[in-house]
Amino acid sequence: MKHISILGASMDLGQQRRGVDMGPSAIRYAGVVERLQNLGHQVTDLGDLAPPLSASNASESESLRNLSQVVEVNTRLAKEIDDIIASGSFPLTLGGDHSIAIGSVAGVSGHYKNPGVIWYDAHADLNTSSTSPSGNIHGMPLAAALGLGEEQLSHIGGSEAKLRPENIVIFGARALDDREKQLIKQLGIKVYTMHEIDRHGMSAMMAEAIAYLKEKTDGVHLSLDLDALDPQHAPGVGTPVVGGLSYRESHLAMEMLAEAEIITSADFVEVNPILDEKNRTAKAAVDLIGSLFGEKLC
Ligand SMILES: NC(=[NH2+])NCCC[C@H](N)C(=O)O
Ligand SMILES: [Mn+2]
Ligand SMILES: [Mn+2]
Repeated sequence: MKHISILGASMDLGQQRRGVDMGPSAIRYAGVVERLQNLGHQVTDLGDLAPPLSASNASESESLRNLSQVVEVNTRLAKEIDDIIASGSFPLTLGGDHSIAIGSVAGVSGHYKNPGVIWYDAHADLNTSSTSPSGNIHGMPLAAALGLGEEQLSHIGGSEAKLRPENIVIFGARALDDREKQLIKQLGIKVYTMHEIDRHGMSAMMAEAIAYLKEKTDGVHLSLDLDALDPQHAPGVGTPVVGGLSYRESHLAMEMLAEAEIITSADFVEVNPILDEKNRTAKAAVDLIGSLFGEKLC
């Protein structure tokens, strides 16, 4: 039995398609609280973080869209996550676009000597304002956690880097920008692209990733972007990429993580109900959350 604190981070300013701020509601309607309670966990739903204070962003740069609002919300999120862990509870953050992982990772990192992360995503989210093709901050959270790019982002929750490159595993990648590929090589970040997963199978690759992180880290944050899944299984995302992980593979991944007992915090992000079909993507998120917290088929 775990004590789990659910926190909605209803942020949509890290990218340009409206609607992803409704992700937390959609995941709640898909029954996340009941699902976790039925598994015997104690669940507190803390509701949603308050929206950003500043509304206007007209003067802000196109290489960092809506910077001040993203900074403001993530600063509050980092503090909330920090408090949740300090109280002995497991923080489960519901996005919102992936920019909210800047705050969740910042809030987590101070609690561990060697915090690690599994970035379950079609993308690497390793851009900075100088490499980003879009200026969308949801493509930058992993770079910010490494201490790279705009300091207003990387200094949220403290000026130190929140993650070491060797404690990061990217899983499901298939849409990396050239500069992200360079950075991955330069820093030696472990990446399981769709190529490795197709070639050797989810079971072997996830087992390897788990063994790798178990050796290096004392706490692992799972940051699961629903676009890691193939759009067939998770159509309600803002940046879908074909050729993704299946529903079944993702279930197996969550079951293996549950069995390994390495995940100490998590976020499920990028569910956009406006782009979804009958809440399928939110339902997939809840199914995966069930498996991550110990649900078994028999
Ligand atoms: N969290 C995401 N869905 N990120 C998509 C990022 C796409 C692209 N690499 C960019 O930086 O704009
Ligand atoms: Mn993505
Ligand atoms: Mn992402």
